[in-house]
Formats: sequence, C-alpha cells, structure tokens
Amino acid sequence: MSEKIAVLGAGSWGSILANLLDENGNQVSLWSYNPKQVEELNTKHTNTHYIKDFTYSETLIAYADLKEALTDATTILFVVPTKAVRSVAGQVKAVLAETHAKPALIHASKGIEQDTYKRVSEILAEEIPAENRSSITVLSGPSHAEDVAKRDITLITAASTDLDAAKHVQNLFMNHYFRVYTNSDVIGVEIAAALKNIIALGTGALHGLGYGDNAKAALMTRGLAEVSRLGGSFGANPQTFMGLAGVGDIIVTGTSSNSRNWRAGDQLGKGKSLDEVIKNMGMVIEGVATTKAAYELAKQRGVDMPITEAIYQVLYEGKEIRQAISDLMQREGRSEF
Ligand SMILES: NC(=O)C1=CN([C@@H]2O[C@H](COP(=O)(O)OP(=O)(O)OC[C@H]3O[C@@H](n4cnc5c(N)ncnc54)[C@H](OP(=O)(O)O)[C@@H]3O)[C@@H](O)[C@H]2O)C=CC1
Ligand SMILES: O=C(CO)COP(=O)(O)O
Repeated sequence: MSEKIAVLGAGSWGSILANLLDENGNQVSLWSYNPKQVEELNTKHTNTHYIKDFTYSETLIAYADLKEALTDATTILFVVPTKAVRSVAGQVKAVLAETHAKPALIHASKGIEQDTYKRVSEILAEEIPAENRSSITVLSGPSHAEDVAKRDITLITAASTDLDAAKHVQNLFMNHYFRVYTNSDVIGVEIAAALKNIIALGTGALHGLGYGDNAKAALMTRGLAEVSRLGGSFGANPQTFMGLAGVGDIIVTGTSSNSRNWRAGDQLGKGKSLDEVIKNMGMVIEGVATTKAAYELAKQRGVDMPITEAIYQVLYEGKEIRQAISDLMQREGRSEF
C-alpha cells in the first residue's frame, strides 16, 4: 500500500516519522514553517538542530508552503507541538475547504491544550469538521525519535474510534523495526501520552538531585496511578494505562536522557531556573504546559493528583523541589489501591 502523505511539523518526531513513511514506500511531503529548515532538508537531507548525524531520504520533499505540501495528500499527519495544533489545523481546514479533499487525519502530539483542556484529537475535530476529513487516529507510545532514527525496535499504538482507520494507520507505519498495535481507547491513549511528560519532569528532577532507582520507580508507579485516575474520570479504559501509551511511555520518557522532559527535570534538579531550561532546550518540553493544564483539570474534576500538584507548585509557584518531595513523603499513610 502506498499513498501521498503530508507530515506537518518537521521537528525531531515529525521529520523521523516522515522518513519512516518514505522508507515504507509512500510519497511524503514534510511541511515546516521555517524556510531555512526546508532548504536544509531538501539540499543536505539533514535536520541538524533536531536530529544529529542522520541523513534523510532523498525522495522526502520538504515544503514551506502548506498548500503545496497538502496537494493530493490522502492522509495528513500532524506532529507540531500541542500549542500549535489549533492554528495549524485552522490553516489546513482553509486549504481543504478550497480543494474539496477529505483526507484521513493522524496526530502524534502529546499534550493537553491550555485553558480549554482539550485533547489533540478534540482540537482537530473542532478545527477540521467532518465534511473536510475522514477519520482521526492518534499515534502514541514509547518512541524516542533518536531510537527510530537508528531503526531500533519500536512498538507503538494507533488509537481511533474507527477501527478501520486504526488498521489503516497500522499498515502505513509497520515495518521490520516499527510495530503498531490498534486500540479503540482514544481518550486513554491521549491522556496517558500527555501526562507521562509530567512524570518524566519529576524523574528527571530526582536524577538531578541525586536520588536513586527506588525513588524514580516510586514516582513512575504512583504517577501512573494518578494519571489513570484522571483518565478514569473521563471514561478511559484502565487497560490502556498498562499498555504502550501508558506504562510503556512512562518507562521510556521517565528513564531516558533522550527525553526533553526528563532532561528539563534533570536541569531543574541541578538548580537551573525554568526559563533557562526552556531557553537552552531549543525544542518543545510539552510537560511544562501539560502540568498546568492537568493540575487545573484535576482540581476541576475533583481528582486527587498529588504528584502533578507538587510539580505544578515547583514549576509555577517557585516551591523548592526538596520541599515538594518532603511534603509528598509526609502525606498521611494510605492503602495502595
Ligand atoms: N521527539 C520525540 O521523540 C517524540 C515527540 N512526540 C511529540 O511530537 C510533538 C512534536 O514534538 P517534536 O517533533 O519532538 O518537537 P520539536 O521541538 O523537535 O519540533 C517541533 C517542530 O514544530 C515546529 N513548530 C513550533 N510551533 C509551530 C507552529 N506554530 N506552526 C508550525 N510549526 C511549529 C517547530 O519549529 P521551531 O522549533 O522553529 O519552533 C519544530 O520544527 C510533541 O507533542 C511531542 O510530545 C511524540 C513522540 C516522540
Ligand atoms: O514522547 C516521547 C517518547 O515517547 C518523547 O518525549 P520527550 O518529548 O520528553 O522527548
């Protein structure tokens, strides 16, 4: 199966997924709003700011013009940071309304929108109404772009309420190093994907402060418990949190220096300010905004999320990390389940 796919967002993940889809025999256009990056991709076949030491396929074409990138695309993959999804989707809608195309949509972004608390698939559905698209599928799981660039083994999930759409996405991406499972629990997958970044900030901070493996395992386990509590309040399937998008992504993001969220936490633990950390990263740290959205959402829904609350206090209220850890440890004893 081969088709024309437009990938929107040429950062670490978008560019590597575009390359994988090209390797799988599809005709792929990669859109970036940065003309310099487009030039680098098309002339040198590199994307050095985001992925070091990697040469992209020569048949992968980058575009700075969105309409050109979308020409004849039967599938559109959104991989921009969550905060950019609404505006990019609005631009896509304008093109689709003009061309009368009705592509399938996929997204691979991991976040919750500020203020509206919307999941990414909800934003897409709002901005691109059903008459301008077919299905919406979420692609998520433990998948650092750096490992996929090395063609290292990666397992991921494709979630859609439309099983045929999820199977279509599975077929598009599967190859000898990239294995895709289907899942119908879009809510669970998106909540797990977004909130694992909060936990990764926390385990990174523990690392930066010199804590050991027990502390990190504790944070990941109890973190996953509260993330699944929030998911449950939206009707998510509890099994999802035990799967690739849940525990899988917490392991990969919560233990790896490839993770920007983990690295940000590590730097905070070592005493850097949040502003410095964001400035030095030069790539998106989704967990910072997601912490605020999840904290507010948990309050609104009456869900107990002590770890998210502690990380919110550190990031947004200037609380000392060691104090936040001490306060968590001194909470009243309780039953595990
Ligand atoms: N990296 C990874 O391994 C994985 C990432 N993800 C998720 O994928 C999403 C994208 O992450 P990733 O590729 O890593 O992020 P990066 O920061 O590496 O790249 C994001 C890209 O989007 C561009 N961008 C930012 N704002 C806009 C905008 N308003 N319109 C158009 N383009 C914009 C950025 O440009 P500029 O830098 O110039 O602002 C950059 O090219 C995130 O939600 C992330 O959580 C999911 C799985 C794995
Ligand atoms: O989602 C990811 C891996 O699954 C990437 O995490 P970071 O955004 O923290 O790098």
